[in-house]
Amino acid sequence: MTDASQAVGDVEQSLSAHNDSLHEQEGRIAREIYARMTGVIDPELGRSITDLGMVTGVEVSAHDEDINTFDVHLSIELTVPGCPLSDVIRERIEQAVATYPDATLYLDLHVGSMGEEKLGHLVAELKAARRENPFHKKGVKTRIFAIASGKGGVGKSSVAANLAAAFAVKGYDTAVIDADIYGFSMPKLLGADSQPTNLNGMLMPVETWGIKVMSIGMFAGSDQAILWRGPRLQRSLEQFLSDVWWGDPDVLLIDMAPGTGDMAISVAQALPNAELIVVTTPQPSASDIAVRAGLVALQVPMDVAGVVENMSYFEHNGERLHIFGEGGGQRVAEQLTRQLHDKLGHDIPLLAQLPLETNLRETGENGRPVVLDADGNLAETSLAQQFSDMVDKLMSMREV
Ligand SMILES: Nc1ncnc2c1ncn2[C@@H]1O[C@H](COP(=O)(O)OP(=O)(O)OP(=O)(O)O)[C@@H](O)[C@H]1O
Repeated sequence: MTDASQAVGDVEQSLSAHNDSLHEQEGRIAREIYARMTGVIDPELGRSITDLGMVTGVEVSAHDEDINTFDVHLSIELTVPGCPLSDVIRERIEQAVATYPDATLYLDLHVGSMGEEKLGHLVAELKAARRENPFHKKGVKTRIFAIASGKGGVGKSSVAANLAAAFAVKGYDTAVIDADIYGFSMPKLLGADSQPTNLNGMLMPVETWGIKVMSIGMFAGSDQAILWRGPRLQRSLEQFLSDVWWGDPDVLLIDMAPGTGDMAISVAQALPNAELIVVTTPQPSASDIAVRAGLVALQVPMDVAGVVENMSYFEHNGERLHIFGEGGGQRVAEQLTRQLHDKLGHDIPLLAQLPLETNLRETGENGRPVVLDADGNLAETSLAQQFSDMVDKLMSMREV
């Protein structure tokens, strides 16, 4: 091969590699834009536009590859032509595209309306869902707290279990959904060892310490587990909400899977009134990711009630030892306030700083939340008092 033909070959190869990577980039942006659309909620129906089948096409092509700009051709179908809230949807889409971090995107939005058949299916599905999920409507009296953490092991489930027990012992009708479907721990922490009763397809939650509890862990090993362990998180959560008879609780706590994305979107879709409680430990590695877990509220319509710092200190001979460092909870609260204040209209408070206590782990492992004494009353400990205060803070928030 001559030098010249070698050079041409090299150029061709590098051009084709370049085209490939450009093509990949376009594909990746298209997928990421679609993922962002899952966070765009139809204001009337309270569900994501992807879930409603409104997004019918996303195509991305390079606008000017040298300056990292792309055209995004997005097609959506509204339920009703010229629907009065279409401007809101349009704005939400524009916002989701405009805040894309890795490139400048020019949006070309095509707005159409659904054909009769598709609309018919959607309406039938919505009617069924509305009948079944009692928490979906705006204005339901139940306060819904979704307990989140960026990473595992920070004590999210322990906080959820003790908070639930504190609510219940203070007289609130309390329900808990263990939505951490792959790492369920609520049945153990709350000592809920029986199986839910099945009444003609409607499941009755297990009651323990005055709390109604439902967890995939209650089905482990049974045939139902396979049914419930559906491939999609969203579907599992919907089942917890719609196939279980919850009555009309004052408070519903959701122990979410650790992480920063999908779970919160599913919760926001299924429970538009949910408020996030972010659990962190004091060290930066946990608090940084906890901030990200809280910032999901920028993407989905979800309030953030506050931050709980767990494992803040260990009390030894009257002295507080900061084993995992200091300041993580405060940092998360401040950063979330900075970024969410305008959207949510309030500061994000640090709700509590909870100590490391061997007791918390030990009683938890034996199925009793540590805030309760053996008779099921509020324990006379400062930790129980902290949870009780947290309940008061949370319940006073909506009155303001
Ligand atoms: N304040 C605390 N003092 C002592 N032990 C604690 C405390 N908080 C949690 N633990 C213990 O730490 C371990 C992890 O807690 P937990 O399961 O509640 O965390 P998690 O964030 O829900 O984890 P995952 O998401 O992985 O389920 C448990 O053994 C629990 O008993």
